[in-house]
Amino acid sequence: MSEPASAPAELGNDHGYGPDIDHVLLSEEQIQAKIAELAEQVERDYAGREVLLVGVLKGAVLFMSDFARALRLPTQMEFMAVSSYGSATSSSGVVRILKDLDRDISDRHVLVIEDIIDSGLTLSWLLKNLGGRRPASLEVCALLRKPDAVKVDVPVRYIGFDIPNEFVVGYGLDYAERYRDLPYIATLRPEVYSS
Ligand SMILES: O=P(O)(O)OC[C@H]1O[C@H](OP(=O)(O)OP(=O)(O)O)[C@H](O)[C@@H]1O
Ligand code: HPA
Ligand SMILES: [Mg+2]
Repeated sequence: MSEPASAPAELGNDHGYGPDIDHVLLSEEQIQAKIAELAEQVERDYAGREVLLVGVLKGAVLFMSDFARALRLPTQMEFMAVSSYGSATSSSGVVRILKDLDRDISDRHVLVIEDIIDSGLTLSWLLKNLGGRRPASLEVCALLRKPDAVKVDVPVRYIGFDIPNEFVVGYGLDYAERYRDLPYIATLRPEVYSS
């Protein structure tokens, strides 16, 4: 029997979820260091242009706010809410718009901010949808990608980490709406899914 896992103290605030956590895949420090790297790349590529960050709710909300603060560029923010997972651990493949953008994005330099590319179905659908609104440019910055889970190829300019094909939570990612508030990315103990 393995010991019940609780996040090591150096990983910071576990928000009381410690007993549910199996292992931490990416620490808060690793995530924040990667965000600084991504921000530098984006600053170089978009120098002199105003970027419109489009955050995909709800998963991207923590990444979006840390990334926007790290960028030394004038940015504007819009949000779109879509859902394809509900309370399941695999995509239904049916993407629904729960909240659309508030503004026209034609002639804007749009950078879509996503937490994760899993099957790729959400982003593939979203890029078609946003591309039809005639932005000046349209690129994606995603914190995580699961190369072994991708079902449709999505062109992604900026990627934080490629991760194994395991269901992960934290830093915006949920299981049945819980764990989004963790500052790191972790896997859950199997009992959590069966209870
Ligand atoms: O590549 P895919 O297989 O399509 O999965 C990725 C998408 O799924 C999750 O969103 P979800 O639909 O769970 O909504 P949420 O962001 O509100 O959790 C995640 O935030 C991505 O948007
Ligand atoms: O691994 C995941 N965790 C949480 N939400 C997700 N949505 C797609 N993949 C995932
Ligand atoms: Mg989700």
